[in-house]
Amino acid sequence: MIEVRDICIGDGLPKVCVSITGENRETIINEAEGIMLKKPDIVEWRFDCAKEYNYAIVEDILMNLRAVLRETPLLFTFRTVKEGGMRSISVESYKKLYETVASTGLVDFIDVEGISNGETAQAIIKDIKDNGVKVITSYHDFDKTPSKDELREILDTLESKGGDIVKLAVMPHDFEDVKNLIDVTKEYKDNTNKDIISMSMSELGMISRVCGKADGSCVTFASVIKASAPGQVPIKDMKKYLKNIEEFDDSKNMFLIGFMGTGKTTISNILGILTGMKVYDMDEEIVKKAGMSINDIFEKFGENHFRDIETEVVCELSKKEGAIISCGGGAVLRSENVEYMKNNGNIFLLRATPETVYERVKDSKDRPILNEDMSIDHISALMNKRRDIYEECANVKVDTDDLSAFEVAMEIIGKSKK
Ligand SMILES: Nc1ncnc2c1ncn2[C@@H]1O[C@H](COP(=O)(O)OP(=O)(O)O)[C@@H](O)[C@H]1O
Ligand SMILES: O=C(O)C1=C[C@@H](OP(=O)(O)O)[C@@H](O)[C@H](O)C1
Ligand SMILES: [Mg+2]
Repeated sequence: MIEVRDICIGDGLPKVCVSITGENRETIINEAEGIMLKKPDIVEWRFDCAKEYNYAIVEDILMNLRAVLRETPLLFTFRTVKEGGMRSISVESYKKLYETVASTGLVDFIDVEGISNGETAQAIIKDIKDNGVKVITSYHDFDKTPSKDELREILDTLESKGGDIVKLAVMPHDFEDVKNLIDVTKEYKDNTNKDIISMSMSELGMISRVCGKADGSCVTFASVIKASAPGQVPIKDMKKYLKNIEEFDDSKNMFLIGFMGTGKTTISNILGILTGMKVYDMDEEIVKKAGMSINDIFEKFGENHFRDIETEVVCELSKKEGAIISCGGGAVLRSENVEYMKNNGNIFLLRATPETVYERVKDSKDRPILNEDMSIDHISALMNKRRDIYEECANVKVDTDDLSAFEVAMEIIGKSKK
């Protein structure tokens, strides 16, 4: 936990930081004024985005920024091209720049690239800290997400340089990469209790920017005018998301129901990451119980047998406490299943049009009910038969057609207050 001015980083909600990316004195100050209207917790000046560059100008701009920011902490960063920034700089000039900035007494934090600066990083950090300024020791990879073991090693190296907070920003190629970053962040926070900031960039990684309550990441970067890195969420949305997560009721079971392809499995997994609640997928439990795939159960024993196992699983999973349960699309067809759900939690219905469902499931062969006739007409006919049952038992309903999976999950969280 770090106290700076009026804020306590690492305590309570993740703090929201917005970056100034202006190119000259005027745009930098104007941007700062615009950003302050949105009440960020921290402001970062990305000095590498500025075109003018001599020490006298830097100090003059810092003085002006300080006046605009009042008691809001200021983070000073020169992001090098090597780590996704706008300008290159020699290690010697970087060290000199940071020493000069630290000695002005006008900034609260400085971001030091812990790995690109090699052996010199330690000396740079020591000097900054001797001036009473806190250090974020960072590592950025705009191309990929290193493996979990590599991420752990990077964190050890960053920590060994002697800063106050470590920061990891990496690019995911698939959702597994996003989960790896979140897992390693949580593990680091749980094992060391030291402060960490982490983010998986791009739209794919958006979830990592709002899940600080679950994984321990203590600062998140949001945008006001222009994003300073891919995947940043506008500050207004970010504040709403963080508040909704804070007020979310994780004490009751959540049953996600809806037609095939409405996103029950996907959204349940995202909700699990955002809330830290345990997730169960009925279909997965059925496969475990039967020792064979859903297609094989249907083929060998017929739908009725599948529905019998499904009822056993609904009964078992209803006994969980504070769990997210992703139901199969037909799990509400038996009224006794609905009773189990109603008596043991809240029911969330995901809706989608037949066209959307078709687009989402057309290439999958895992749903025996659709396998014989994968068409919008068939989906539409089956959906019409089931619609009333879905609509009658749900406590909360979400139309998913125009929302990303992340947005669906955030909407559910917003509708599940304590
Ligand atoms: N809101 C969404 N937007 C876009 N694609 C989605 C959305 N929700 C789910 N998907 C995609 O649709 C497919 C089916 O999702 P899945 O979670 O398996 O649905 P269900 O469990 O309801 O059958 C998956 O490929 C998933 O990535
Ligand atoms: O709607 C249904 O009858 C079914 C939905 C499937 O689950 P998803 O809705 O998760 O695809 C699975 O349980 C089985 O193929 C039957
Ligand atoms: Mg599913």
